[in-house]
Amino acid sequence: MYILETKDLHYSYPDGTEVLKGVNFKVKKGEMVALLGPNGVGKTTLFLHFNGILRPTKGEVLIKGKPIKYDKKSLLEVRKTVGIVFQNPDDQLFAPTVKDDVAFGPLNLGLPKEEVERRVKEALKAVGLEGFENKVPHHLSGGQKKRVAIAGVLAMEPEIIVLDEPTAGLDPIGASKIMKLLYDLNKRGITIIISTHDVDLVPVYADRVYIMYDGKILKEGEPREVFRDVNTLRKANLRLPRVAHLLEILNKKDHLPVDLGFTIGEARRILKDLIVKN
Ligand SMILES: Nc1ncnc2c1ncn2[C@@H]1O[C@H](COP(=O)(O)OP(=O)(O)OP(=O)(O)O)[C@@H](O)[C@H]1O
Repeated sequence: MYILETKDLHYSYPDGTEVLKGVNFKVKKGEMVALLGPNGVGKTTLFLHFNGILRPTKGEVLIKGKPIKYDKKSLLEVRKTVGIVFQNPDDQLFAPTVKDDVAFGPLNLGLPKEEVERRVKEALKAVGLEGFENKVPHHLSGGQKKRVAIAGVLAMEPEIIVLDEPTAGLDPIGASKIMKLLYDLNKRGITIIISTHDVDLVPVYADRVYIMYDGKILKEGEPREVFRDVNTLRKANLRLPRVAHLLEILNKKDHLPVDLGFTIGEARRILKDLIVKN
């Protein structure tokens, strides 16, 4: 059974824009899954279906095998299980202090004050923002805001966290730190789904990759498998990860059939072996 699944999902916006044209997307418990695709292909639109913010025109979304129902009570349950971090933290942060922002969700669940305080403390610790409790969210840097938004979702203690382009707008170190944080949360058992354009970070962290194109899933598989399919990547306006690009040049232009893998770590191991052997 999948923890999250969409079956033949279709969605058109009220103005008639047809965005999703039969998306089948499956995530197993404990996985870290990345969704890639060109701008405007519908990644955000798909994610907004995962906790019932949008309702499919056709098809369904299943959480732990059960189709989402769209009454108030069922939606509350779904939102306890699936937390969404939006692309722009300014869409998510609105309280006067970081502490109040992170506490908002748990307070809305009607949890006792002590439990809310425990959750806020733990969530801020998990994202490395202890000591930021009384800061004004809008005065924080982009990376810090992103962390507060993640803490707000973590405080709901969801089983699945969906993040729309979590590294967008961050400097390379900030992007790596966010990915490392997501990796650590994933290792703690939280299922993570991200959308991203960052093909260099994806192969390092994702267990599985989906590529979306023209309202459908064009390809899915392990990063190694997907990043070998150069034609599909190019069709979806994506480039190869840097290491894979070097590999492609070595193979095609220099006729050196060397396999460097897809990440710096893999390339390092393989190159070290080659150097030691020679
Ligand atoms: N409220 C809306 N009404 C009408 N059309 C919309 C609405 N929101 C989004 N769209 C359209 O739906 C399509 C998909 O948008 P979406 O934001 O889901 O794409 P995306 O893959 O997340 O893009 P990006 O990578 O740029 O963030 C786009 O053509 C967009 O213009």
